[in-house]
Amino acid sequence: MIPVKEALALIAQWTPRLKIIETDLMDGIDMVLAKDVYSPLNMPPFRQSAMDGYAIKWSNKENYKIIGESKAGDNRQFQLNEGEAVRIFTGAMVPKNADTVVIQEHVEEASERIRIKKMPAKGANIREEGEQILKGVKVLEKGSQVNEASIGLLAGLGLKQIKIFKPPEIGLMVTGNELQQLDEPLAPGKIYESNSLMLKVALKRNNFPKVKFYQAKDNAKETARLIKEALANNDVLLISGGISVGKYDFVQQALLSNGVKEIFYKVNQKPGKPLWFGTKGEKRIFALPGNPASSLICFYLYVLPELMRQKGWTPGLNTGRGKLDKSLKNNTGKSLFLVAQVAGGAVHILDEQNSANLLGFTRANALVHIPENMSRVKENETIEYLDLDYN
Ligand SMILES: Nc1nc2c(c(=O)[nH]1)N[C@H]1C(S)=C(S)[C@@H](COP(=O)(O)OP(=O)(O)OC[C@H]3O[C@@H](n4cnc5c(N)ncnc54)[C@H](O)[C@@H]3O)O[C@H]1N2
Ligand code: MOO
Repeated sequence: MIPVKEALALIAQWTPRLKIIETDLMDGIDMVLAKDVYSPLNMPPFRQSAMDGYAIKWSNKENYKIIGESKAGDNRQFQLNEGEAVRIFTGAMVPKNADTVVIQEHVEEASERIRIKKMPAKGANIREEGEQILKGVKVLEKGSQVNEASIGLLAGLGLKQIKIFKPPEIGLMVTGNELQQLDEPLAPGKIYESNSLMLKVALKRNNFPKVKFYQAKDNAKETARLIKEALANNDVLLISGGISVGKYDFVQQALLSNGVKEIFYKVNQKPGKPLWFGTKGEKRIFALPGNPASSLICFYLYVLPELMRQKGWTPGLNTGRGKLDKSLKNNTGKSLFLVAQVAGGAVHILDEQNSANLLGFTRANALVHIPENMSRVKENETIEYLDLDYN
């Protein structure tokens, strides 16, 4: 049994090197840029009107003759002489020798002529070519996460493909003869299979939407066969259940027989003790304890940080610090992970701490860590927690 800190360090130490792929822009959402991006264009790419109005060569005159119209998308070139104006609209190309756009609210128009009631400063309402972004300038940094604004920006620059760190292919396997699907009435001795749903949504919420699913009975051969298949098709394999010491827990043996090297088994923590972690080449395998709350805790603590690292992003959930509202004893000699409610800087440990059900978790917004060497935490003492609130 190893301490939590060591387990975390071992997983981080075994993180495989990041891989770079080129992807369609739209598939890049929430991914991490693997290269700096430089603008291939000036933005705007031509002199644009910022307002609806009239383009002129600035002068002290009030009266101008309209010689034509330039609307967004047109590319007609006008030669303006002094005293002439071009009717123009937002986003339209400004005639080369116009230097000012007067907004239409400040103009009276009648029979192809205008009178300017309020003359703006010279240069007003024109977006110069390259004013926002010059061709060749770095617009996005390697290591930044792609969001909708970055997609919009890159599309505006005409970029259809981007280079990102390849997110891992994830396989999720559940094990157990007792597991039954939700659409059947519950038979004696069975329970509804819920861990895969919980883990799938936890993955989805953390931007890992694609997961391959496997389900094995408590059968050594079938478990080994499915693990073989899952290892062939995934970079990271998560297995729920069958990792304890019972006669029908076949996961460890099936992993070893498939050439997976054990890095550690069992962490000095409660819940989540029977966590198993191994590697096969660049593949990473986590066998999570089957108890639902234990599975979820191990997911947040160990799996999520590793998946985030593998796609080039900051590991894991945010942490916070707050004051415990009631003293607490830890005479287990283990690291405790306790579901809690944090409000206004006060941390309240919930009554429902049960690895076999998720009631406590559903009411929690934080997961408190009491290290193994901390036998007592006093009221009002500051402690650290993982923030389960995602916004
Ligand atoms: N003699 C010992 N027995 C146990 C120990 C131990 O140290 N010595 N550790 C206990 C701890 S702690 C845990 S946690 C569990 C872990 O067991 P497994 O990982 O082998 O998981 P299972 O036995 O398959 O299942 C445990 C529990 O969770 C339910 N389960 C499993 N999969 C699902 C699923 N997909 N959806 C919903 N619920 C699931 C399963 O029915 C069991 O009730 O071992 C203790 N035993
Ligand atoms: O550690 Mo088990 O994970 O307590 O239920």
